[in-house]
Amino acid sequence: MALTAEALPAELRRVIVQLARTPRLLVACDYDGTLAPIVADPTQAKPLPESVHALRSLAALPATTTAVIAGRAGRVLATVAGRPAVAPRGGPHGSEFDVGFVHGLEPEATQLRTELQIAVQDIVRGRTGVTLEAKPASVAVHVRRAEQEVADAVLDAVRNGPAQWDGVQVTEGKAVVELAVVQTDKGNALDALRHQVGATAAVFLGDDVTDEKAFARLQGPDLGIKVGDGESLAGHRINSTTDVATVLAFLMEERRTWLYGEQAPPIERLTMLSNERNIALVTPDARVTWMCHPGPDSAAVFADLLGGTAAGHFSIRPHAVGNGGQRSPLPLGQRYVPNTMTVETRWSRLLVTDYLAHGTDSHRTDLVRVINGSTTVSVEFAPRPEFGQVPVRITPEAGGLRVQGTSEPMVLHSPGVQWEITSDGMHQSAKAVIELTEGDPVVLEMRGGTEDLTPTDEPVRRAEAEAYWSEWMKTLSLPEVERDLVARSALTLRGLVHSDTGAIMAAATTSLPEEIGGVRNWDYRYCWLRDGAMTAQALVTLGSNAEAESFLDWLHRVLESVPGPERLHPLYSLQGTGLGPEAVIDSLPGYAGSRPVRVGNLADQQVQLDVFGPVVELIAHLAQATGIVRDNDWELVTAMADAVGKRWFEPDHGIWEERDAPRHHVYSKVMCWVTLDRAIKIAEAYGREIEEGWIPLRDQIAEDVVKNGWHPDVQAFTTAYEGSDLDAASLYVGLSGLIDPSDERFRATVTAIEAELRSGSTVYRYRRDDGLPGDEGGFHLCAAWLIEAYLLTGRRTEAEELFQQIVDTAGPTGLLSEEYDPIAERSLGNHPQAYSHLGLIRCAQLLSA
Ligand SMILES: O=P(O)(O)OC[C@H]1O[C@H](O[C@H]2O[C@H](CO)[C@@H](O)[C@H](O)[C@H]2O)[C@H](O)[C@@H](O)[C@@H]1O
Repeated sequence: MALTAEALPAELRRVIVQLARTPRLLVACDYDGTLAPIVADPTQAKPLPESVHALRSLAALPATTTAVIAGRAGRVLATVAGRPAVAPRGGPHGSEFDVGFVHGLEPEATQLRTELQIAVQDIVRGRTGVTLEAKPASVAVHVRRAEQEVADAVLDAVRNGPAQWDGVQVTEGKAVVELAVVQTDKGNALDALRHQVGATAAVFLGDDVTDEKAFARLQGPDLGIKVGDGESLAGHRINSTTDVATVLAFLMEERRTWLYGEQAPPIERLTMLSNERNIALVTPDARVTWMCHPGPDSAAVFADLLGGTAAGHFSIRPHAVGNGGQRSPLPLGQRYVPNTMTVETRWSRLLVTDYLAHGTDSHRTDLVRVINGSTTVSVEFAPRPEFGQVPVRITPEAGGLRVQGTSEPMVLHSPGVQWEITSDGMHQSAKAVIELTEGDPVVLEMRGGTEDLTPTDEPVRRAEAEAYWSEWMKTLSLPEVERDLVARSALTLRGLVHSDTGAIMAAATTSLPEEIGGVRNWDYRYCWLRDGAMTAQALVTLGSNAEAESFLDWLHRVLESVPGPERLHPLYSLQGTGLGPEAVIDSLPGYAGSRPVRVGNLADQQVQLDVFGPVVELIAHLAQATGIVRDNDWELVTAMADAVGKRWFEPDHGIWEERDAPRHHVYSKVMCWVTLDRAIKIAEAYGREIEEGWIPLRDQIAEDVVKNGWHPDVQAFTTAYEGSDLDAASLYVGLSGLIDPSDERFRATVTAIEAELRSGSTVYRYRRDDGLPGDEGGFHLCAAWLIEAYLLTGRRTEAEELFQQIVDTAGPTGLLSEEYDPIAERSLGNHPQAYSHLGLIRCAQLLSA
C-alpha cells in the first residue's frame, strides 16, 4: 500500500508537523476500527501492517511512547505497539497498561469478575453469533456476528442484568458491551500514561464511541483524530484505517527528522560573524543557523543548528523553480573577505555578503545581508526568539517587517521586498522571491533591540565593519608558518571577545556534541578564567594587548563580588555575574539528534584550582609586552598568589571539569606552582615586592608534584596523585618549566601520553571513565600541547607532522571546533573554540621560531 501524506487534509498535516516537534510524545490509538479494519469475527481482526510498522518505528525513537488503548487483552496489543517496556497494554479500555495491575486486583474485585463471567455466560449460552471475551478485569460481549434480534436480546439482558450490579462499570461500543470491575476508561488510561511518561503532547486516534472519553481529555498541543463518521470531540477526522496508517507513517517520518536533525552541516564548515558584541553562525549555503539576542550568551533567535529550520533561521538561496523551492544548487564556495569578519557565499550569478554591523548602541545587533546578482532568490526569515518558546507574529510595514512576540524589539529592514507571511500554527515566517538585477543589490538588515526601520548607508556600514578588523590585523605580528590560518585564528579569538565588558567567550555555541547522538553537550558561551586568560595571552603574543587589559579589568570587577580570590568560580557570565542553574531546552532536539541541549554550565560551581595560574601567566606576558605592570594587575597577581596559599593542597575537579569526585590533579598543582613562579618573576623584573612565603611555597608545591605526581610503575606523571591513569594536561609539568624538559621523567611522560592518548591526527584528554556516558573526540588543544612537548624534547619532525594534521582539520573558512574524531574524520564540540585556535597559534609561533 502506498501511503502519501498529501492524501491527508492540509490542516491535519500541519498539526502533525507541529506535534512531531514536541519534546516527549505519546502516540496512542484504539485497535478495532482504527489499527485493524472491522471484521465480522472480532477474533480475526488484524491491524494493517503499515500501521504496525509505523507504531513500532515510533516506539523505537527516543522521547516517544506508543500505546494501544483498546478493549482487548493486553498481550495481543503489546505485540502491536512495539517496545514492551514502554508500550502499555490495552485491556479494558486501557486499564491494563500498568504492569502487575491484574495481580493487584482487590479480592472483592476478583470475586466480582468471576461472578460477572458466570452471569454473562448464562446470558450468551446458545445464542448464535454472540461471543464472550474474558479479560483480567472485565468481560466483553460481542454481538457483531449475531442476528439483529439476538443481538438486541443479549444486549438488553446484559444491560438489565449484571450491568446494574454495584461496582460494575459499563462501556458500550459498536456491537459490544464491556463490564469491568475497576473504574476506568480510555480517558483515564490516556491521562495515566501521559503522566507516567511525562508526555509534553499526545495524539489519540479512535473510531468508536468509547474513544470519546480519550478525546475529551486532549488539550493544548494534543491532537485527536476520529476515524470515520459519527459525532466526535476530536479536532480532526480521517476516513479509514488506511488513513490511520498514513497518519502514523507521516508522524513517524516527521518526528525522526526532527529528532535526528535535517542534514546537520559539518561543524567545521560553520562560519562565524562577529562584531565583538554579538555573534552569528552561517552554514556553507548562507543560512544563518545560530544567533542569540541581545547578547551571545542570551536565548537564541535562530537555533536551526540545534533544532532544524523549525527552531529559527534566516536563509537566502537561488530560487528553484518547479521544486517548491526545496532543492537549490550548492554554492560554489564560501570565504571570509581577507582580514575581516565579512563572509561571502557565492553561487553562479549570486553573491550573498554577510556581516554584523559595528558602531550600534549596546543591546542592538544589526545583521546585514547583501544580495547581489542576476538571478532569482528565495529568502526565508524565521526568527524564533527565546529558543522558540514564545509565539512570533510578523507584520509587514513600510520599509520592512516588524517581529512581535518578545519584549525585545526586532525588525527586518528590507525596502522594496514583497513578503508572504506564513504560519506553522505557533510562529509566523516571512518568505520572499526576489528577482535580482546586476548592480542593484538587495539589502536585508535584521535589527535586534530596536524598532528603527530607517534606511542606512550600507556601503559605509560595511566599510566601517571591515576597517574595524583590518586595521586591527595590521597591528599584529604573525608567524611565517601557516600565516593565513593564524590570521584567521587571531580574528576568531578577537571575535570571541565581548568588548563591552572585556569578557572572552570560550566558544560561540552551546551543545554542539562531543559525540554525535551523545549527551556531552555543554554551553560554552561564557567567560572561563582559564580559557579567557589563555586567549588574551595568545593575542598578546601576536602583538595585541588591549584584549588582555580589558579581560583583566573584567576579572577585577568579578573579584570585587567574591569574599576572597580563593572563592573565584571557574567561569562567569560575560557581564561578570554568576551563572543561573544549568538547564535543558527540551524543545530542541539537538545537533544531529544530540540531546540534551543545555544552557548554563554546572562547572561554575566546581572547585578548579588551576585557574589562578593562567591569570598570572597572562600578566607576565602583558608586562613583558608593555614593559610595565599596571597596579591593578599587580593586585591581581597578589590575589591569585594568596588564593593558591589558601587552597593549593585541596583536591579539585581539574581543568576538564569532570562531573566526578574531586582529585589531587597534577595539572592543577602545576598551575598553582605557575602562579607563584610567575608572580616571583614579575616582582623580580618589575620591582614589585615578593611576599614572604611565596618562594618556599613555590618550592614546596614543586616537591609535592614531583613526589606524588610521578608514578614509577607507569613511568609518567599521571592525571592525579590518586590512580595511575594518564592525562594530556600533565604535559604541563614540563611545558611550564616545573621540571626541566630534558628531565627523563618528562620525556617518559611524553612517550606514555603519546602511546596512550594520541590517535592519528588527534590527542585525547584522557581515556578513563569520567562518570559520564558516551565518548568524545580528541582535543585540538591537547594535540597542540603534544606538539610543544615534541619540540621541547627534540622531536621536530613529529611536531611538524602533527601540526599539519591539525591544520588539515580546519574548515574551509579556517575555523576549528573543540574536538576531532579521527575515525569518522569529522569535527565535534562547540565551535569555533578559543582553545583550539590559541593552540594552533602557539604551535605556528613555535614552529616559526
Ligand atoms: O568530559 P566532558 O564531556 O568534556 O565534560 C566535562 C566538562 O566539559 C566542559 O568543559 C570544557 O570546556 C571548558 C570551556 O572551554 C574548558 O575550560 C574545559 O577545560 C573543558 O573541559 C564543560 O564546560 C563542563 O560543564 C563539563 O563538565
